[in-house]
Amino acid sequence: MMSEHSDVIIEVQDLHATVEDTEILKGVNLQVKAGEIHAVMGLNGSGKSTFAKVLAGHPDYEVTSGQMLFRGQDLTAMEPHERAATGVFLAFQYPLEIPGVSNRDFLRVAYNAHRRARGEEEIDVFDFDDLIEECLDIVKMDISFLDRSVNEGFSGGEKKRNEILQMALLQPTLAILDETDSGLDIDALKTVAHGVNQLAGPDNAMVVITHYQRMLNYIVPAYVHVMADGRIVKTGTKELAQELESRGYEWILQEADVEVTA
Ligand SMILES: Nc1ncnc2c1ncn2[C@@H]1O[C@H](COP(=O)(O)OP(=O)(O)OP(=O)(O)O)[C@@H](O)[C@H]1O
Repeated sequence: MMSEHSDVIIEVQDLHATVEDTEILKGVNLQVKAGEIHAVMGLNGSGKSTFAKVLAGHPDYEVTSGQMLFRGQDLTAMEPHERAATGVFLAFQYPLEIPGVSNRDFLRVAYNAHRRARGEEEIDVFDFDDLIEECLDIVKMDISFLDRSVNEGFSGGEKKRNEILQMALLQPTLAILDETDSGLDIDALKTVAHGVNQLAGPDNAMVVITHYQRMLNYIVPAYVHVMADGRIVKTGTKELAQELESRGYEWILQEADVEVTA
């Protein structure tokens, strides 16, 4: 049925990827539809961050087979900046610091680059300031952060908020949040989750990589996936995250017949 296909934001089929000739992703399958939030969980080293980076087009990773279709468009053939411009956003586990570049300038340049890529006119400094203030409100971030260098000297929680600020500004169609909860105190976690919930809508989708069930008390996913040894080996609803919290991962690994050596 046409309508069934048209609301698929990302379709990953049997995706294999290597880093320095070592295969890390060994056949990932995932379909995310518009309006859905998916959580990806799994043991350390199972390939979650690799999956996020491969989606975003990190140059260290090579896709050796399989497909990533973003609204039917093959991402593999696209450069990272083209993926970003078409609406794929990755919030990093460890956001980069850019000394000497103010957060305000960085965000304005990024925003205008997206507009240009969409064939829209750039907006001027004044309109940008109005827009960014609305976004600051969503993440409850103080305006003074705009005049500091990008992420320089930001605390872990402030960096994460800054990532959500970028997301609020760029309004991606697919947002991938990699361990956005790591190092967040409970108030910052709630603020980030609130930002994510405010930005989640019927026309976009989010993939949230997390270790903690507690994040999913605030961001309610439609599906929870468990990754092991470079594949998604189990999919459930939010109750699966609660089960993982109490039972750990061993039973899933046994069920999926996955050996973990690390
Ligand atoms: N650049 C690289 N060079 C060599 N090995 C790598 C590289 N990047 C990732 N790997 C390996 O790939 C595997 C998967 O790593 P990845 O970071 O994707 O796991 P993860 O599930 O996100 O783990 P964590 O929960 O600890 O963040 C690990 O064994 C890691 O050492």
